Amino acid sequence: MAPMGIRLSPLGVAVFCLLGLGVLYHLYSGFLAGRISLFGLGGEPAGGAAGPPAAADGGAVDLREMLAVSVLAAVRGGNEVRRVRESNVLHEKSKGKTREGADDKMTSGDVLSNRKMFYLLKTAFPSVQINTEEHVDAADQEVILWDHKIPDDILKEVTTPKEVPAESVTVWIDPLDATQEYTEDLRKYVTTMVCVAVNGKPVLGVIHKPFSEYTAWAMVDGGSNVKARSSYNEKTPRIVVSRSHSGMVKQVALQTFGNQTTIIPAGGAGYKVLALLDVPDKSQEKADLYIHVTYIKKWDICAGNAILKALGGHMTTLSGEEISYTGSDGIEGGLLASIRMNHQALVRKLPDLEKTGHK
Ligand SMILES: Nc1ncnc2c1ncn2[C@@H]1O[C@H](COP(=O)(O)O)[C@@H](OP(=O)(O)O)[C@H]1O
Ligand SMILES: [Mg+2]
Repeated sequence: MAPMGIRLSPLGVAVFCLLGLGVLYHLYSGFLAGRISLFGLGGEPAGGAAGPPAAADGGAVDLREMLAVSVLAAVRGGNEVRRVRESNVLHEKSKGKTREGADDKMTSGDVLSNRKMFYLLKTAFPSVQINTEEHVDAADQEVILWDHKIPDDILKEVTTPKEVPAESVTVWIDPLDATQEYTEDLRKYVTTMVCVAVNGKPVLGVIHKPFSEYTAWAMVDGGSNVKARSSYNEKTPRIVVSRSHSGMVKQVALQTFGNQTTIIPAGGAGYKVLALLDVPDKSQEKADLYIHVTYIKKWDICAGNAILKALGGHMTTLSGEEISYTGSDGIEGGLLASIRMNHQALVRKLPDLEKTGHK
C-alpha cells in the first residue's frame, strides 16, 4: 500500500519504468552516435548535435576541460594558419593603423583560424565570455564539437577537475600572433594562443607554433608541459623585443642594462614569451627578458602571462602592476616579462617612461 491510500499497480510501475528506460536509451544512443560519427570520420561535422556542451547550464566550468579545448583550438586554428600560408593566397588587408601609425594587418589565416578557434570554444562553453582579436561573423557560424577527451599529458599533470563559476571566466583568443611576420613569410614567429582568466587573473595559457607543431600549455596551480630554463643572466640580460612595434624599446633596454646588453628583435608576443622558457623547438631563440613599451592588446599577452605565472615567473606593466584580463582590450603601461629573476628589482631599475618620454 502506497502512502495516502493510493494503490500502485505492479503492471503500471513496470510500464512506467520501461518508458523511462526507453527515453534514457534514446537520449544516450543519440549522444554516442554523435560522438562516433564525429570521431569515426576524424573531423568535425558541419553541424548538428553530438556531445552536450561542457557547461550548458551557465553554472560551473571545469578548467581542466577548458585547457583540453584550448589546446585543441590552438592546434585547429594553427592548421588553418599553415594551410593559408602554404597556399600563398593570404588576402592581406589593413584593419587600420596602430597608435604609432603601423598597418594593423589581417589575412585569411587570421580569419579562418579565428573561426575554428572561436566556435570550438563557444560550442564547448556557450556560457563563457570569449574575447578575440578578429571579428566573428555571426552569419558564418560553425558548430565544432569537442569529443570530451582530455589528453593524457594534461590528465597526468592536472589530476583533478577544477571547477569555477562560468561567469568568472574570460577567454582571450589570438588566432594568429605575429601577423606582420606571417605576411613576410617569417614563419617561426607565428603562434596561435588561448588564455583563460578567472576574475581577471590569467590562470591557463596555450601557445602553439603551427609551423613547428609545438604547443606549450600551463595552468596556475595545475601543471604544465613546459618549464623554465635552469639559469638566466640578470646582470647583462639578452632582451627580446618587438621587431615591428618597437617604439623606443632599444633605448630603454640599453639605458637600463648598459651597452653590453644583447637586443633580440623578434615578432609575436607568444614567440617572445617562449624565448624565456626551455623550449625544444630548434627555430626558437632564447632570451632572459621580454620588454615591450608601446600599447598592446590583452589577447597578445594573456596566454604568455598565464604560462609565466604558472611557472613562477611574472608579466607586469613596466611599473610592476599586474594586468587584469577583463574589461578593456588594451594595456597602456608597457610590459616586462621575466622568470627566475627578482622581478620587482628589475622594475625599480627601469626608467619611468612617462617622465623620460620613451613611450
Ligand atoms: N603598439 C601596438 N599597437 C597594437 N598592437 C600591437 C602594438 N604592439 C604590438 N602589438 C601587437 O602585439 C603582437 C606582438 O607584437 P610584436 O610582434 O610587435 O611584438 C602583435 O599581434 P598580432 O600579430 O596578433 O596583431 C602586434 O600586432
Ligand atoms: Mg597577437
